[in-house]
Amino acid sequence: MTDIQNKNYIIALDQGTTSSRAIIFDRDANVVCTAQREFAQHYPQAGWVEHDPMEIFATQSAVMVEALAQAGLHHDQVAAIGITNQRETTVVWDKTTGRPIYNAIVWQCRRSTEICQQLKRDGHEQYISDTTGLVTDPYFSGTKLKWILDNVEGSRERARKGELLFGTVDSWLIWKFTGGKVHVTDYTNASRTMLFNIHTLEWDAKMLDVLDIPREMLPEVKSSSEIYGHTKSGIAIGGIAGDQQAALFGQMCVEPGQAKNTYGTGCFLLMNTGDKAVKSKHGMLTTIACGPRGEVAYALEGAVFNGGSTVQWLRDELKIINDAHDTEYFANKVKDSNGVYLVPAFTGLGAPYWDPYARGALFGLTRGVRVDHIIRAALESIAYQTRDVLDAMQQDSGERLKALRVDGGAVANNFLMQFQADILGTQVERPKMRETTALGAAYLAGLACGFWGSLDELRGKAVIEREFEPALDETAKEKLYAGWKKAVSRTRDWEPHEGAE
Ligand SMILES: Nc1ncnc2c1ncn2[C@@H]1O[C@H](COP(=O)(O)OP(=O)(O)O)[C@@H](O)[C@H]1O
Ligand SMILES: O=P(O)(O)OC[C@H](O)CO
Repeated sequence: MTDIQNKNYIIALDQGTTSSRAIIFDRDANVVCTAQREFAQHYPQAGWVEHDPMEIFATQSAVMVEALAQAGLHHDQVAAIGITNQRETTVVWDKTTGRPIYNAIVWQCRRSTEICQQLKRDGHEQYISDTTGLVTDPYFSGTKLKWILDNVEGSRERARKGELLFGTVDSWLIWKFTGGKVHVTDYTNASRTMLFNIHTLEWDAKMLDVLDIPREMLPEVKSSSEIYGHTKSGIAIGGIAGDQQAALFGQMCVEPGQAKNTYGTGCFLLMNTGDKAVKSKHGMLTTIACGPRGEVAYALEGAVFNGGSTVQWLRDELKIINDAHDTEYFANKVKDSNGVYLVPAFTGLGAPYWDPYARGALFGLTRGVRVDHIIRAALESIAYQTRDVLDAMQQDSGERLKALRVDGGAVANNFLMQFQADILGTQVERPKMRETTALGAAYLAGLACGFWGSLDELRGKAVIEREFEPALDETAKEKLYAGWKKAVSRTRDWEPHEGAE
């Protein structure tokens, strides 16, 4: 093998909710090549979401090979791989056959709502918040894992005997890429499981006991930037981070007070709080992020479950657009949404409401409403949800953001970005480099293997491509937002459940 000086590339594998991507970066952190494949979403019941872990692995390996081939590179020229992933999504597989015992239960899936209600009835909510930094919601891996162990016959016993392994998508991919040699995760992903103590940085014995999860099946938890092992073709795997933490790192929000919002399937606003695990009073999560060298830092997070997925719904289920990009054209065709609000609570509501029983709805329909208004309302809903979260975060941190840094697939939409600035009354800064999630993973891997010496070498990369200035007057802004709040209130607690009125 050649040494690090002769290896001039890093590959980031960005395993997202809707697609697997591989992006090759050079020494100046420029994108050399990108390959991407979408994969199937499975909705076996209302509010349930699954992926096939084998398809996740197949698409992720395929795009890596494809990107190398397109760039005309050999794997010997790659210094390291950084992995970043959709978080919380839960995979359980057989250690011997390497086959999953059930589909991956996706972060958006609501099937473990009743398990969460039971945790609340048993008085564990405060403990969960204090220890794991999370709210008691089916979003997180722990109750999804319990569901699998409760529902796949014999699985708990097999897990106890060490025959089955659990992992979030990072663990699953690394185990597959290393031919079953390495079973690890990193602190950022572990902090999303509801099984991990974010203060002591250990799996939490009480949570394992409460959810009846055998410790034998859990991965070893490592830092986000170190060499974990090698692929079968010999490339070092040197970085792991949950995609939202990777984006925070890629945007170089490594100092306390720095924040970004990512507009992908969902929207995730994270603010670095340095070495302080700040406890939210307004529905934010406390989570683990990365400091300047990839070490443990903390962040406050506002997680919105349905952002870009609302646009996918217009495309795939309603079939009123052909492509996500078309939404900008249709939204601009009308001067406003004509009083229409779309609340995309398809999988309940995340921050700051945390209502697994909410369901989506369209409000304000009158005879003059056209498809253009509904499309516009869909985009506006993404911006309103971000306002909900930013308001809550600002109340928690006591600071007002001067500007919001953004990234993710949907920031290509100029209408959305302008409406976002308008409804926040805050400037929105869109970076030139949009692949910040992949970039964050690449940085973590590059720092681990000495490809880059420190983040300082790369600070020049954080260039703003466009600033969106708020242009709506205060009264109009607050009137629109009041309508949104009213619409949200009508979607709450929709699904029938124990304890409902
Ligand atoms: N021009 C656009 N306008 C609005 N939404 C968009 C646009 N382009 C992409 N999207 C949405 O962004 C999401 C894809 O972003 P991405 O960051 O790749 O997400 P993920 O990592 O969650 O798979 C999709 O949900 C898609 O509908
Ligand atoms: O796939 P994304 O980019 O929407 O991210 C999903 C989040 O990690 C879920 O917590």
